Amino acid sequence: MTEQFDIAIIGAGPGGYSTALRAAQLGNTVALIERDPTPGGTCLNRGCIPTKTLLDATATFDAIKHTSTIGIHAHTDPIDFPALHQWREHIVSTMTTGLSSLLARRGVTVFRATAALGEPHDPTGMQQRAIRLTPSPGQNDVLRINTQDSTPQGASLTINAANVVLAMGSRPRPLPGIPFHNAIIDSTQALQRDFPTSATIIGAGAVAVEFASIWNSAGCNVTLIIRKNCVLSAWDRRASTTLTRELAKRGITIITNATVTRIDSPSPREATVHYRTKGSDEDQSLQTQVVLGAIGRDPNTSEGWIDASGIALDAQGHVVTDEFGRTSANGVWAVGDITAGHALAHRAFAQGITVAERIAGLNPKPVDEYTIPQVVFSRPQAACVGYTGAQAKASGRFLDITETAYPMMGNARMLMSGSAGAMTVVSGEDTDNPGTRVLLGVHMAGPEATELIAEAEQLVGNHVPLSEAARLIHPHPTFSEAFGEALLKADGRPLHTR
Ligand SMILES: Cc1cc2nc3c(=O)[nH]c(=O)nc-3n(C[C@H](O)[C@H](O)[C@H](O)COP(=O)(O)OP(=O)(O)OC[C@H]3O[C@@H](n4cnc5c(N)ncnc54)[C@H](O)[C@@H]3O)c2cc1C
Ligand SMILES: NC(=O)c1ccc[n+]([C@@H]2O[C@H](COP(=O)([O-])OP(=O)(O)OC[C@H]3O[C@@H](n4cnc5c(N)ncnc54)[C@H](O)[C@@H]3O)[C@@H](O)[C@H]2O)c1
Repeated sequence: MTEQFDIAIIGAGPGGYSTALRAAQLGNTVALIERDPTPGGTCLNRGCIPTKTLLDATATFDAIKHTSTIGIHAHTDPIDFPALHQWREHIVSTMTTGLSSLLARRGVTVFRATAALGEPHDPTGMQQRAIRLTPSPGQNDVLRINTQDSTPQGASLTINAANVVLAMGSRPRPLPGIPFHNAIIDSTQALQRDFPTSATIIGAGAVAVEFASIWNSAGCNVTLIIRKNCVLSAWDRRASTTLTRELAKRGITIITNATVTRIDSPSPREATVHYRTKGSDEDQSLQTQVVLGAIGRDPNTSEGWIDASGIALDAQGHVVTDEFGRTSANGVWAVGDITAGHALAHRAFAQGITVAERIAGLNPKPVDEYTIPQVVFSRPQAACVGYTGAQAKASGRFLDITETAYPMMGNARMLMSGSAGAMTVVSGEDTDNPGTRVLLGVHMAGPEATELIAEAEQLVGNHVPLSEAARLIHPHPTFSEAFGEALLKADGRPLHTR
């Protein structure tokens, strides 16, 4: 059986579903094909949403344990893991059910199936692509999903579409030479299991520090093994060193400049990690209940049909696209984690909207990779947008680049939070527009950083002159005031700081 659509999208994560929603809004017939039981991809099912549910819950637990400094002597029982697990599942299923209804209301046809792209052919005089649907793992039929139920469509189904959008996302990268097995787990498994009493995390990116914070807040003994001397090492130096110091202050052991050489894991609840630190020629080892490998993710582009379709990939396996998401194959587009760049849900949303509008013949601006905010929901949080000082210099695009450090402890709310923080504002003049100083980047570590970064993103993204940005009034006493004060300082007229 063959069905005809204007656009077929493979993968219903943030990249795929945002493309589908916008394309349907623009009047296209859209097929969205997902092999998982629920839409939402990594983000809703095993990424952004479940991790933030656990971060919020364990932060509450941690806060209760530390109230005595403010005169509240509270006590709590250990975390009821089955109840927390149920809460996490409730949040995830509410979100995925809501997404299913939204897709149905927009008129998107959702299939539960595994999709593979076929050769271009031309049944109607237009350039067409065939997409072959086969049952998802564990299923006998391709399923057409309606809000309430699903209808079997047989063991295979072919879809024809003039435009195909690849949105297959990514999967956890195993440690080099050490496959995930027994106690060596990835982030998806880490979400499903109960909290360990001891955990070793390898990696220093978002997954590593978010899980370190979840488990640390829950009372687990956490060790981070990192290759450099701080977490988020590609970030602004002050933000990354502040976060590293704060994690250590909360009791997380951080083994720096270390490489893992071997891991023995005889059972799902025990492992010995062997590692070597820089300058030493001897391995050291530690015993742990669980080892989380958090060294990045690989794009889902290793299936044979990608190669056969002639779609160009880069050395890391990411689909190569132009700035509007067009791949090297005619009528084939790509969005989200399968493209090179920050693997973030909000980037995938923006790419999806852009591709849908481009296919519809509108004239959207390309997604500006430099103004995509990065957010890490560790305790404390970290967030940034735009250039670091070093990146601004290396770009060769700006004159008189200045990094302004704002002392966060000058902010009353920071003081009350009991956490330290860092904020750096990078400004400079565009070589095309000398004489006007603009904001180039903002980098933060501290409570509420993931919310505060939204204002910085508006200013950096819109190239607002620094003097204009510094005029904006911030409510008192708030965390956001720290950003207002940092802008005033960068503009050469600090108020509550030197
Ligand atoms: C633990 C964790 C926490 C995260 N937290 C955040 C966060 O707080 N904020 C943030 O912005 N980002 C976060 N991310 C990253 C975010 O989840 C991803 O950037 C985002 O999900 C990428 O969207 P995507 O649509 O490209 O891919 P995905 O969400 O991975 O979706 C791809 C979908 O395609 C499907 N698929 C693949 N191949 C096929 C096929 N052949 N046929 C049918 N279906 C197929 C997959 O089943 C999957 O559902 C987190 C990631 C992880 C792992
Ligand atoms: N809050 C968020 O937005 C959020 C949360 C979680 C994940 N994510 C996204 O998911 C993706 C995956 O996250 P991640 O933290 O796994 O990857 P990442 O790319 O952010 O960090 C990987 C870390 O592993 C280190 N590393 C790489 N190879 C290593 C090796 N062989 N040995 C030891 N360390 C090694 C790197 O130096 C880096 O610190 C990221 O792109 C991230 O943006 C985002």
